[in-house]
Amino acid sequence: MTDLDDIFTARGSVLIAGASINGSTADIAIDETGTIAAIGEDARRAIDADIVIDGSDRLAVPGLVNTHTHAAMTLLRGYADDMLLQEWLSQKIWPLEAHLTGDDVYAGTKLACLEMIKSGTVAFNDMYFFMDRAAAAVDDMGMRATLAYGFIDLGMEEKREAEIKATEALVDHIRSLNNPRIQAAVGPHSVYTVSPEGLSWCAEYAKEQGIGIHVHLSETEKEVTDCVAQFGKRPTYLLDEYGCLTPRTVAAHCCWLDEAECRLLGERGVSASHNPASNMKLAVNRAMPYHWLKQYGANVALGTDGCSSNNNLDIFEEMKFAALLQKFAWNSPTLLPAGEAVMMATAAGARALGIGPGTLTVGAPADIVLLDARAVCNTPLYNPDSNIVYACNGGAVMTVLCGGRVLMHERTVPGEEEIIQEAAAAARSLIERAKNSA
Ligand SMILES: N[C@@H](CCSC[C@H]1O[C@@H](n2cnc3c(=O)[nH]cnc32)[C@H](O)[C@@H]1O)C(=O)O
Ligand SMILES: [Zn+2]
Repeated sequence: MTDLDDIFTARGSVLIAGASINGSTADIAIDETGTIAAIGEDARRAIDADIVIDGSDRLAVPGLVNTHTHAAMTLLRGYADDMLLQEWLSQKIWPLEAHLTGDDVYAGTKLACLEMIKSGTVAFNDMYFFMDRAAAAVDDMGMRATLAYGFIDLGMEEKREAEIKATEALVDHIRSLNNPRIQAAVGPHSVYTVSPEGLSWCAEYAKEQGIGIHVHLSETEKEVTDCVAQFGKRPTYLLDEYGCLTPRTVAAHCCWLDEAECRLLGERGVSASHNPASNMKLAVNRAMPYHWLKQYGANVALGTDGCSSNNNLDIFEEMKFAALLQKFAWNSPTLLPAGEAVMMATAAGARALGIGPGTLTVGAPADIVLLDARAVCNTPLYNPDSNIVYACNGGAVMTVLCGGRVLMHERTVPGEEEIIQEAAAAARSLIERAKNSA
């Protein structure tokens, strides 16, 4: 077995020896390109391993995907809780965000990456500002991410011009990084913060650049009633009218949808990001109609939302909240069984971001998580999906690989103390600056 220090610095092929995959024990071979080359009997012959990881007492599962975050909001964790969404945003969050700097976003995004890696997430879909600094954090941490500048014009032409420039600058910057793990998306925030002109620019630009769209959709009832009052149609139709619903669109929340809207999202091939913890915390008072979205073929994945409305980035918790909320809200104990919750966090998430199948199969990117099979939450282990969704949280994650690179091993992530200290210092100074200007 390779030593802990060498595991993080060595590059090349990786053998995970004797891990449990879907109930049977198998070796996993990962080649130098970070792709799963073989699983099972062929694995030892497939590569001449540079790194060997002991997989005994480990459950191997695909890396988890978080399809809706505002990563740097880790700095606002616990800053304002227990409020109405509109008041929370306009009275607390937006005034504090006005003082955020690029350095803050770098420190906050690094803390978010650390938190995600520690809970088994390898890829995330982020919408925020100073996204060039978020990209630097993702690059340093070795994760995958799709990064969008949160486009908000509030119906003002001058602001729209600025948001267009910021969006174009981010897309150019990400292209210049030439990092295969980092991609750009266009991020029209929502129908209540972006004008029709803004929405249609975002859709055109995404199409022209061949990139995805990341948008909030029908989070609250007020969003829907205001949209109907202003535009005479529900938010889904407004987004569709301006071209924002595509197979590369991730729509976060999707709570207040009727059946016809779910059918349209399915027809357009949209991915819906379910964020049950945030939705319950902000009391949006309606659970995403998962049954309709599933029936009409929308791709339903999971997200945490930002750390100010969750307040963590643990997708294990999100799997459990999703499975429980759906059952409770729609009065159906058979709705969203454990196996489907795992699929939402893995295969559906990977499809939403276009990063491979999100499965442990030959030819797939080696995005692999090893869980402690001997942990209390995994004892007994009748059905791994059940333990993963209902009993475990991210604390059961021992090792994380992204594209064949080891990001965490035996729960150690290189540099974690500094990341925590720097984020804590950034948060302190942010609050200080906001206080001094008030
Ligand atoms: N260009 C914008 C930045 C937008 S970033 C995305 C925004 O989404 C906000 N946000 C976070 N969580 C939610 C949510 O649940 N609903 C709506 N907006 C949210 C977040 O605080 C941030 O302001 C500007 O100049 O203000
Ligand atoms: Zn959000």
